Amino acid sequence: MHPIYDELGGSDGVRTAVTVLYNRIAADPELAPWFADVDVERLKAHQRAFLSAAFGGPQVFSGRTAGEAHEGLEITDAAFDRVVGTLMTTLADLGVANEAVVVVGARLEDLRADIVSAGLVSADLVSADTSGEPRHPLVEAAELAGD
Ligand code: HEM
Repeated sequence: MHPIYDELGGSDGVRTAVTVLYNRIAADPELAPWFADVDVERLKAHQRAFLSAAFGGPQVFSGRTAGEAHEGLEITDAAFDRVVGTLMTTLADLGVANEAVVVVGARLEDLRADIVSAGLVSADLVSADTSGEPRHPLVEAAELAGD
């Protein structure tokens, strides 16, 4: 049994934590829009994947990578911070030890680059650049100055 499952009181405790977490997300005007039109089955899939990643369980992305699952959702760094922060606060409120809460935050942090859309935007910019060699801004400035 995973220590966090024990601290939350087993499967009933985890169920309570999930309910509290998604009630808080739904009540948060900065997060609710992302989840508003998601159907129940997909929301459950999200809960399983999110908690499995948080608690160090197996990857349960239903045939899709984390990046593919969030493609086009335009998830911002701020939204990512809020979802992870809401989970951490929920776990702390339900009595999970601080060290374990910090571990959860760090595990989810590893997925940020795949989930936040800024990663896709910068990849687009790189592939759209056909000018060849990347140029350091200082090199460019020196050329303009006539060096
Ligand atoms: C940090 C770890 C996260 C994990 C491991 C995760 C995992 C997943 C997975 C596996 C799916 C696909 C579900 C399916 O099979 O249909 C999914 C979809 C989705 N995720 Fe996440 N997610 C994370 C963070 C976030 C965040 C921060 C947001 C929003 C702020 C978010 C919003 C959504 C939405 C709206 C969907 C789409 C549901 C649909 O297909 O309609 N996720 N996520």
